[in-house]
Amino acid sequence: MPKLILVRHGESQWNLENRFTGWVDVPLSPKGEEEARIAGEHMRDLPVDKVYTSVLQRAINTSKIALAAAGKTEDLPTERDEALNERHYGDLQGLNKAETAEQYGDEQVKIWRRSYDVPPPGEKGESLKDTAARTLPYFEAHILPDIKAGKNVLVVAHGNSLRSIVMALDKLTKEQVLELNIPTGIPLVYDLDDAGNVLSHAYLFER
Ligand SMILES: O=C(O)[C@H](O)COP(=O)(O)O
Repeated sequence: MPKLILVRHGESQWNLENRFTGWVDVPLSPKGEEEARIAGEHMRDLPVDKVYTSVLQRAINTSKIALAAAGKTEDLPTERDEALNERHYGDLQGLNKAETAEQYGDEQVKIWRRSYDVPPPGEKGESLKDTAARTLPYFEAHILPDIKAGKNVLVVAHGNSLRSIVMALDKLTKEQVLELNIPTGIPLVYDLDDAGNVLSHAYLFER
């Protein structure tokens, strides 16, 4: 029974500073590195045959730190792709989330952050729906075939790129996805059948 392990990167420097990050390539904070290590320690007994990450350093370094802490070999087959990047936050990138909420109101900021189909302002800004339009085809073309081949797959990515994947796996509605928040550095483990259907899923530990 193959496993799919989804991990949101550890706390980044801009998570710490409460800034919209999106595609900006910020490093992990010291706490984020520690979260990655703890995630890895909990993964010691989980098999991993293949690793997927975004191209952003906070996801790449989370996977490296976690795999080392899990005692896995350094040369696991790995694919990195922009398709797994965080949603692009458009003109919000770099702004402080609390200050933006003061300026535009909590409700508007919640819509930008959590709604399914409202993109943040700016030409490049992606809604969750836009994000899913790149994560899900990638998932189906790359990750699903590995699962169907019986491989245990680790995906280290981002709050919203993972929300789009979880929405599809758990068949969440647009309303349900509004309340979905994925914590940093806590592996979410899916048991799948050989056709890629979800049998069960659970976080590996609670913080
Ligand atoms: O890009 C960001 O700012 C964060 O990684 C995720 O942000 P969110 O919690 O606003 O979705």
